[in-house]
Amino acid sequence: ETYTSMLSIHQALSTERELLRFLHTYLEEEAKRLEDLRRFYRKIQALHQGAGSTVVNPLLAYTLIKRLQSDWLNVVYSMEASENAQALKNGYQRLEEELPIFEDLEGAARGVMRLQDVYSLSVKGLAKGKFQRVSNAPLPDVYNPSQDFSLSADDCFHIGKVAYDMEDYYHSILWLEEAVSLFRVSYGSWNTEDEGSLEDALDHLAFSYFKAGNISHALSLSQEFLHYDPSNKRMVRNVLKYEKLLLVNPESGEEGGSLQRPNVTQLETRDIYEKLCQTLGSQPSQYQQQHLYCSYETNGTPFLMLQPLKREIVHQQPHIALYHDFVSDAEAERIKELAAPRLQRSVVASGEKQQKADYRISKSAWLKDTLDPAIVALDRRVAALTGLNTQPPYAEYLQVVNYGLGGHYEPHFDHATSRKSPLYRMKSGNRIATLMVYLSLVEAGGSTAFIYANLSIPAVKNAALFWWNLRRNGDGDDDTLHAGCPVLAGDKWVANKWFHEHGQEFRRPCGTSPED
Ligand SMILES: O=C(O)CCC(=O)C(=O)O
Ligand SMILES: [Fe+2]
Repeated sequence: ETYTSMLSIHQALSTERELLRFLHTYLEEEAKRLEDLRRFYRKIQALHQGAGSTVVNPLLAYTLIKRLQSDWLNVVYSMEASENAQALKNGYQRLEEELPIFEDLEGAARGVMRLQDVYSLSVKGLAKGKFQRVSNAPLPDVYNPSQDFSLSADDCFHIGKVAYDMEDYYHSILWLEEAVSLFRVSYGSWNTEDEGSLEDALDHLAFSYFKAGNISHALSLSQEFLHYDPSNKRMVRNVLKYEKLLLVNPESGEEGGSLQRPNVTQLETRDIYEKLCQTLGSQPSQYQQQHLYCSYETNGTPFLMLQPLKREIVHQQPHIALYHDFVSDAEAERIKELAAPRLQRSVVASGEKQQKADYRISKSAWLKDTLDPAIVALDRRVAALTGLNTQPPYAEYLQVVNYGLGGHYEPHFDHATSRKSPLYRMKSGNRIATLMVYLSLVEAGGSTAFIYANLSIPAVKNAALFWWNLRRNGDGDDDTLHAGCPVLAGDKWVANKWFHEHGQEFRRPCGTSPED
């Protein structure tokens, strides 16, 4: 899977660089071949111009015969063109294993649509390479790429078609509209790399409008299609059908405009989740409140005397604290380096099983502390920070996560909400607390949103976020519902350390009050 982690996407970049090298060689060889053909052409043309209509010179006569018997045959049946093409194909085939598959393209297109939705971005803007908000008020762009880049008609067509194939006509209409208008501009000029055409885009867009109940749009697009391809019987039938429908119900024109976004998993919290993501983790106004403050902490352990923790309380009830500079740049790099070769598509608990899910798009790796001294050192600091037992089975191994294109983790609890959850397989109770370390700087998006606490924390590189998932009486704290917002731009890495209830009895004593 390419699209589920930025690391794989980086690897895809070097795959394409290799393809680019093959194409470069091909172009050079073909240029040489054509240059040689041009030389041959010019040579013969010069002879014909000099000779007039007779051949007096016996040498000319000889070479004419030789050319017609042999030279032209060699030119016309030259193998060079196909040899060059074959070399290009061989290069491609050697890389074929590494190339993304259709599911990757689908996942990538869905990632773009997710960014469009969560950050409320205009499709017109995206097609032009701009990250503009859909809004009446003039808002600054949520992200300014350093390099200008825009999408082609065919790029938009593919996104529209992914939506179309999922029967998601809300997105298919937006993206195919863009594809149609771009294809119209370039009509008549063909790009070798394109899969779609104006006709294809019109066809899919017309049908999307029909499914959305906007018959008059479906009709006019189908008529435009027939203008380009008048003999298409299916489209002729569609036009007749739409005309008939409009005759019966002339009103069925404008309903398509109010098409709703398709349902996502967490519809109840969607609005608040997206609002929190859209702040891009900017500091909320509550920071002026008295009970939110910064302090140096040693937790009474000599280990932290020389370098106290820099704690920022970002929320109370649930208690959420951000520890700045918890790891160094070098440590963060080392942890990512250790995780990189071990990354696999992240899973979520579903009933008694673990499985892939669209609502968590990332790859992750579990790192044992015996793997490397860096993990041992980190574990010691984690223990000093939390005062908790970090050893299995009282805590899980370190989970390192790398998000992908539009990678996210929709609102969820880290603790189990059902006795059947696979989290209980360690036989050490539920997940009592989470410590999450941000291992990278994220250009835009990717903040951590706490839905009910109504706050989102930006991915502050090298900082660690701590919160209790369970109340002192062992109940799950519903207020800890949280999410990793889609990564809008950049590469997001986090490391999770999850602590279980057992082994912490004297470190975090139980309580009976449901409030604690
Ligand atoms: O990436 C984030 O900001 C949140 C990740 C998270 O909640 C998780 O991995 O459980
Ligand atoms: Fe989580």
